[in-house]
Amino acid sequence: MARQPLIAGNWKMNLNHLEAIALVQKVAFALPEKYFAKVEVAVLPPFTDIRSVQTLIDGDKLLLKHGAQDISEHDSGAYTGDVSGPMLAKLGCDYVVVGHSERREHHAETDEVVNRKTRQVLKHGMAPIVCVGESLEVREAGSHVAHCTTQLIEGLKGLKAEQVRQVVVAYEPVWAIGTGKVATAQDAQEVCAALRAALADKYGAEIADEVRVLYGGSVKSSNIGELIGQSDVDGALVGGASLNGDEFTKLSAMAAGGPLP
Ligand SMILES: O=C[C@H](O)COP(=O)(O)O
Repeated sequence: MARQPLIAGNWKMNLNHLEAIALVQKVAFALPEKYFAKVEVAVLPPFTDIRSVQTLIDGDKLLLKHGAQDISEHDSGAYTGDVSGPMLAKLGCDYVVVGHSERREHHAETDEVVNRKTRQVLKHGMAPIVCVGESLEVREAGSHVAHCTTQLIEGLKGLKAEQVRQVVVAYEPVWAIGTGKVATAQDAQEVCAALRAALADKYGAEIADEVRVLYGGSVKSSNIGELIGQSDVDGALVGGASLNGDEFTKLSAMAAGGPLP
């Protein structure tokens, strides 16, 4: 079955809610509607921007999707600073990123935490974007495929096959994030194909065929075409390039198969 490509812009800790409104308006205005039939485009702003983005998308019936960059493991309670699944679902979030390497590194998130957060996202009717990826050290040791497939299988532990259909996987080699060093399209394909094979092994080929596997790490309008041309790469999780309206629009158009008119 054909998988619809997804371009998801992870803004990380950038842009306040006013800047968020300006960026969403710019992308929505510049990207003609017909492209949305070929590619799904999502923005993943910081928590403080989500209400503004939701209001804009709903009010103007924009075709963009939106989501969050993290979620609490708990539904409610004494967890100062956390944001829960019910809160994100109420904000109309379609997607929630879990297990980004920056959270694994700066917030000591283990595969067990990633697994609990993935379950929370699904429990509240949203789709998790589960991130995996190896450090330069692991890649140089040649164990990147085993490292990434283990992270994925651990992150999905205990899910029913039907739930796995909703999951989006993002392969982000840590050495390629924000460094300008993009993995080659072949590097991306190698790991994305291995992740799909691991899903097929565990949940069956039909499910693995449906799951979208994204690549992330220094993706731009100039390299998305080659990356998305790989048979197991179904889009991108975009950091830096998603903060520039013109560039993100161009990149999304390229993912839809052609440059902007
Ligand atoms: O979530 C996005 C990734 O970390 C990639 O970031 P980047 O495009 O700035 O390299």
